[in-house]
Amino acid sequence: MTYKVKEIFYTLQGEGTHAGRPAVFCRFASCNLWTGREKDRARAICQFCDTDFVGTDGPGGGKFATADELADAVLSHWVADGGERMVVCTGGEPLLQLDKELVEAFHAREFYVAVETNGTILPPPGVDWLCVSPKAGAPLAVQGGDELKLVYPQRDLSPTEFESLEFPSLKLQPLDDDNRVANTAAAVKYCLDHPRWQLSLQTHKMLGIP
Ligand SMILES: C[S@@+](CC[C@H](N)C(=O)[O-])C[C@H]1O[C@@H](n2cnc3c(N)ncnc32)[C@H](O)[C@@H]1O
Ligand SMILES: Nc1nc2[nH]cc(C(=O)O)c2c(=O)[nH]1
Ligand code: SF4
Ligand SMILES: [Mg+2]
Repeated sequence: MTYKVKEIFYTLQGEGTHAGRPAVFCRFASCNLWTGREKDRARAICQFCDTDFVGTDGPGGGKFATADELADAVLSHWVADGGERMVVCTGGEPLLQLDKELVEAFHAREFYVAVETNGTILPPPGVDWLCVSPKAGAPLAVQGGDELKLVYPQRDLSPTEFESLEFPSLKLQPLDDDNRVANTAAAVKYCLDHPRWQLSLQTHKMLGIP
């Protein structure tokens, strides 16, 4: 299996439960809910994406012929001493490509393997942290995980419908668009009114880091 990766970079996890934790991000190319091209955005299932995941031309990106090759490339970005290594597999949609072999290759290099997914594809075994971010109009295949991180608000998607699924942590992440300030206020109010939900902010954007 050849893995197509847009970029690999070392930064702080900006979102969710692990916010603030150093991690290598492995951003896989391609998504099943949008082509990634602006001309297709208005017709896409997921229309609010904030990410360029097209191609393999980003820093550290490329085509990797084997799981070992990609895991070695990710390891080469872990430049620090001490602490548990973490890799965040994202994209694009990482579960189009992340397989058991690659999870095992990360584990062999002592990485804690976290995944950011839209929840439409089942994960391979062995993932250590599964963060599911459902999208309106996309059938949810993954009914449980470590964290459900709902971008809010989304038309036709109420947080209530996810409360019966198997997620110990429920997060609302304000939609970053032209209404970011109002969306953030609405997410704060929703959490205050429904305390099972907690706020997730995209702290890397505030910090100006990748
Ligand atoms: C770029 S996605 C890649 C992973 C996967 N395809 C997914 O959607 O979960 C990474 C995270 O950013 C979130 N996200 C994308 N665009 C956003 C936006 N405009 N505002 C807030 N969060 C956004 C997604 O919901 C997801 O939690
Ligand atoms: N710092 C940082 N944290 C993140 N958490 C999830 C991200 C993503 O794009 O999946 C992301 C990202 O792009 N940067
Ligand atoms: S599912 Fe994720 S990667 Fe795909 S378009 Fe939506 S936010 Fe972007
Ligand atoms: Mg991002």
